Amino acid sequence: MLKVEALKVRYGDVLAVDGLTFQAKGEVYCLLGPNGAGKTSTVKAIMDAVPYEGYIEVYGVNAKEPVVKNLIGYVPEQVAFFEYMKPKELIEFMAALRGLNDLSTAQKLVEAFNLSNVDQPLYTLSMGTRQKVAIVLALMHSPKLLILDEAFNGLDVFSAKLLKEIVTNQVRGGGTVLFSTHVMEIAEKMCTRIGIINRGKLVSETTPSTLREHGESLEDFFLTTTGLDESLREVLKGLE
Ligand SMILES: Nc1ncnc2c1ncn2[C@@H]1O[C@H](COP(=O)(O)OP(=O)(O)OP(=O)(O)O)[C@@H](O)[C@H]1O
Repeated sequence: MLKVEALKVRYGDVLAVDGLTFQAKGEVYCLLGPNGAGKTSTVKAIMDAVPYEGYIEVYGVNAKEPVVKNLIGYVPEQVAFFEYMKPKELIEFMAALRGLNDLSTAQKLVEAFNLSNVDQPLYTLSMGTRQKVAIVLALMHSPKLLILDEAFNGLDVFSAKLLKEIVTNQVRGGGTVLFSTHVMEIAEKMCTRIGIINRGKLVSETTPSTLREHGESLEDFFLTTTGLDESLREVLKGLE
C-alpha cells in the first residue's frame, strides 16, 4: 500500500507538488497530468530523491526509512546509468546495494526480455534496451510497490506486452503499482484507478469502469477536469 499525504515539493520558488493526497492499495493507480503537472516530482518524493513536506508511507513503512528501498522497484522516466558499466555489472552492483544474494529473478527477467547484450557497455545500447535494463533492475528484488514513470517508452510490442503482464501479476500477488503516463490507452486499459493531477494538485479521481458507465473517454474526462478542453477550443479557433 502506498499512502501520500499533503505532499509538497518545491524547487526554489516553484511549488511543483501542492498538497497532494492519494492512496493506492493492491491496485494499479495511475497519475495522469499535463506536462509539468508534478507527476515525476511526486514519484521522486516517494523515492526520497527530492526534499518534501508531508508524509509518505509504503506498506506501513515511512518512505524516509532506508529499508523502504527494498519494498520499491522504480523505472524512471529518464534512464540515467553509469554509462561504461555493462547491464550484467549493473545488476550485480544493484543486487549488492540491496543485499540481494539470489539473482535468479534477475536472470529470468534478462531472458524474458531477451536482453542478449548484457556484456555491452550501456552507452552502446538502444533506448528500448536501456529501458529493459531499468525494468530488470526495478523488478529483480520482487518489490511490493512498483513505480513506472512512462516505463513503456521505447519498448517493442513483445516487451510492452510482457511488462503489462508483469503489472497484472504484481497486483494479483498482492502488490501495488503506481503508474505515471501520458498514454491514455495504457491508463484506460491497465489502471484500476486514475488520479488527475494539475498544477501539483489532485483535481479528480476516477476509474475506467466509471468512465465506461458514463460513456466518456478518458481523454475527454482528462481535458475537461484539467480545463484543457477550453484551451484546445481556443487554439483550434486561432488556427481557423
Ligand atoms: N530540478 C528542478 N528544478 C526546478 N524546477 C523543476 C525541477 N524539476 C521539475 N521542476 C518543475 O516542477 C514542475 C513539475 O515538474 P514534473 O517534472 O514533476 O512534472 P511532470 O508532471 O512529471 O511533467 P512531464 O509530464 O512533462 O514529465 C514543473 O514546473 C517543472 O518545471
